[in-house]
Amino acid sequence: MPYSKDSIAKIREMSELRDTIDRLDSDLIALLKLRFQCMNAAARIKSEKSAVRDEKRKAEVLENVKQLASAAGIPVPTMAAIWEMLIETSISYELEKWDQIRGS
Ligand SMILES: C=C(O[C@@H]1C=C(C(=O)O)C=C[C@H]1O)C(=O)O
Repeated sequence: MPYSKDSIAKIREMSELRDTIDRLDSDLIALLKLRFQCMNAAARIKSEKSAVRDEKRKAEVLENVKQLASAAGIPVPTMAAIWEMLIETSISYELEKWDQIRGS
């Protein structure tokens, strides 16, 4: 069964709630997999290795996430900390891919 804000509000049993949480986690991982595929593409597109880390873009992504978290009513500092880790992990992953693609 698909989930939504309304369907979650109607749940009365922890077992059903946990099934929903597990499904959400599975969907979040699938989305994160796609985000990492974007890092593969970025590594392919960027001709200079020095372009992999882009601090200006990192600041922009963090600002977007803080605004989205605020609008969603979820904890902004925690989301910012999660994204800080996600972006740093993405940069490391992209650097690895950059080397792999060029056999260096
Ligand atoms: C994907 C990029 O490469 C890096 C990864 C980023 C991210 O995870 O959002 C942001 C900035 C870059 O340092 C990009 O430049 O957009």
